Amino acid sequence: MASQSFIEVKPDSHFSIHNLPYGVFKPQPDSSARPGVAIGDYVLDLSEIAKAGLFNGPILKDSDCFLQPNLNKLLALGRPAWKEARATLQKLLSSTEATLRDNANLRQKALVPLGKVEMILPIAIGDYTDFFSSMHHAKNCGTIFRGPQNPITPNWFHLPIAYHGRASSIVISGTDIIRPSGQGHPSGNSPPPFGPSQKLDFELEMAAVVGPGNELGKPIDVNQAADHIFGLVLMNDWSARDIQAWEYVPLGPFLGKSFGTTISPWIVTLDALEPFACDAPKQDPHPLPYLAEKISKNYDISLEVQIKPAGQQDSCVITKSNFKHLYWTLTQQLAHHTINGCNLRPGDILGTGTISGPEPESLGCLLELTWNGQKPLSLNGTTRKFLEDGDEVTFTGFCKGNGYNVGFGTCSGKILPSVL
Ligand SMILES: O=C(O)/C=C/C(=O)CC(=O)CC(=O)O
Ligand SMILES: [Ca+2]
Ligand SMILES: [Mg+2]
Repeated sequence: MASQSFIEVKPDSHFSIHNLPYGVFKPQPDSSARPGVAIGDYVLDLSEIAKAGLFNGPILKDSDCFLQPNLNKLLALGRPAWKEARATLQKLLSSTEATLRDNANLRQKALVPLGKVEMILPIAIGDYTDFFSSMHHAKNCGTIFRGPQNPITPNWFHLPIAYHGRASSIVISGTDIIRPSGQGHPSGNSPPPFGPSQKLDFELEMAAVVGPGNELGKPIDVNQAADHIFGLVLMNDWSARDIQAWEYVPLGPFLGKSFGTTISPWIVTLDALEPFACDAPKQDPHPLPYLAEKISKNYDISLEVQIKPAGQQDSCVITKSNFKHLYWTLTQQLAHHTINGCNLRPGDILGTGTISGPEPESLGCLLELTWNGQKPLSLNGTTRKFLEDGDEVTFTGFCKGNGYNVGFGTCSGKILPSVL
């Protein structure tokens, strides 16, 4: 495999030739959207590469999947096509390959500085499901809401719990989030209070982007589930804890979470993440046969959350976690989702749930970090129980290779005041 690109990639860049994450961008505000991969400080415009006839492998040579305004068509083609595209692009960008390196005209058309482009949602998302797969997160939430006796409900160890999220309000990193209003828990015999959420939170998550998916009525085997996952993005499942706490019994989260969910623009493929695969935690009790997989895999992805309050220059790191802490794997989540025959479609996304680690410094939301507002966090000379207007929350995630990174860039959003 090519180990170096003719394009300069700085040592701290997330976008080495080992990564090549997929996004969709507009080179100019009035241009059409097209797919690209990030390399160093550039985006390689895949529509130009396709038009130049350089996707010349057997699967992709006559495909128009790179001439689309989203990646859904590529997702539907499945892993053999994804592997072919990766091999083509790694070769094309390598320092020893002349085709693009020595073609000034094509380089001019196909390589666009990252700082100049507008990134847009890379997929048309039909459905969005959010799991609850970190045991540390489940235990902390349960302790906060139900006490320390039996914080984790008995079903949690037998199945990856989830709720159906709202696809229409998924936005790309950089989109402002308006503070939602809603009902809160009443005290005594009073009617429920109504107003702007007083407990606005982030949730540090990642999400799997679904590839080919399955026909209605035909479950996906857990050992084949990885072939249905194109890659991962960072995801912030913004959550209004006061709205959620009142509404979620007995059917689960609704308006406390559906006002906005932010994803990062770059999808890092499972192929790029493979060198960072690690064993998932041992599961006790053993899962039922349909969830028992031959290889139970996580990925070593370092995650970090920063908050920048309004008017301040600097962000403050408030937590550091890692994807490897998840108890239920991506493949178990996907297999469980389809075991009743439910069909997944290309471009669906499956959130992991908040990724909290075991240490107090590795908790994935303010609900846990401040213990439901009881222990304010200090940041840059001020404090936070929950998010305030003007706060900008930024996630980063990356895998550290030997002399290179495979990273996700950032996933950020700023809180605007309520409109009510
Ligand atoms: O355990 C509970 O009753 C509540 C759990 C949560 O509130 C966690 C949550 O918001 C689910 C999620 O990760 O989206
Ligand atoms: Ca969530
Ligand atoms: Mg959400």
